[in-house]
Amino acid sequence: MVKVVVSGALGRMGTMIGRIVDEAPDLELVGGVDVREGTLFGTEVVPAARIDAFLKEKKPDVLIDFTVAAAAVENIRAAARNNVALVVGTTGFSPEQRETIRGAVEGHVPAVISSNFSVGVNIFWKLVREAARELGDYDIEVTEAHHRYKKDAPSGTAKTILEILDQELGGREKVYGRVGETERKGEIGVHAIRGGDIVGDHSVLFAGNFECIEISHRAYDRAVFAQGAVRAARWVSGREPRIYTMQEVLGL
Ligand SMILES: NC(=O)c1ccc[n+]([C@@H]2O[C@H](COP(=O)([O-])OP(=O)(O)OC[C@H]3O[C@@H](n4cnc5c(N)ncnc54)[C@H](O)[C@@H]3O)[C@@H](O)[C@H]2O)c1
Ligand SMILES: O=C(O)C1=N[C@H](C(=O)O)CCC1
Repeated sequence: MVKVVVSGALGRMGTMIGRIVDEAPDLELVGGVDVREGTLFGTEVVPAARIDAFLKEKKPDVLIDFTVAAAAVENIRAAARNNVALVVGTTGFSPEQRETIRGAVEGHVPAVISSNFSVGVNIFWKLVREAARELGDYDIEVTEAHHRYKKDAPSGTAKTILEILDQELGGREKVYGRVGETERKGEIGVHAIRGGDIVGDHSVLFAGNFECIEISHRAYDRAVFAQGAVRAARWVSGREPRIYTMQEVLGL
């Protein structure tokens, strides 16, 4: 049995992950952490301030974190202090927060950290890399759309797309939205849309003369992220103490 604690337990993702873990015969849901009060499928949800004591008491194998960036950094540090493996889906980290996470995790605990746990997006990233290799002289525009409650922009998935494009094409200038007189040069345009209950859309447009290629992914249900995170939780326990990608989990 892999024992799991979920932080962000009462959120959109935390609740869905809690249900999947609760229903899995090979996993044991031992509780949750949140700043709000509640329970998670009959297990205790403790305030974030008590995370250290809770991890010591419950001794989970894995902490799955879907919270907000500042909170996730603290939860990751707590998990590392208590020798608990990690699955982190939270997005919106600053470069400094990423460094803090790296320092807390590397050499201490195994952690799968991904801006997107869906299988489809992990394949989509591979397709974007392949297209960038072949179409580097085309104009490139990255567009993402999410629900009205999303806190960070651009999305973590879009930032990962930009990292892939940087790796393949060098660090091109990014232009976040365009307004006024804007002559197009070699930049990459980045556009974020927020509205309604959009689960998560991403597309990369490669535009040339007389033709365009657009690579897109659309999530219809958060279950694709939640199932991927639980798959990573099963995989991560007992690995070497370093940061892993979801592509490593999937063997891509
Ligand atoms: N990687 C992926 O596949 C993926 C998929 C979906 C969402 N996300 C990311 O996951 C995060 C959460 O998304 P959501 O839609 O579930 O948000 P949400 O707002 O519904 O849930 C976040 C939860 O975290 C709680 N929280 C806040 N501070 C906390 C703390 N210190 N400790 C514990 N819990 C705390 C909130 O009370 C809330 O219940 C976001 O960063 C989002 O971008 C990633
Ligand atoms: O709903 C969200 O928030 C999502 N966040 C991730 C991101 O920022 O890329 C993944 C898609 C859903």
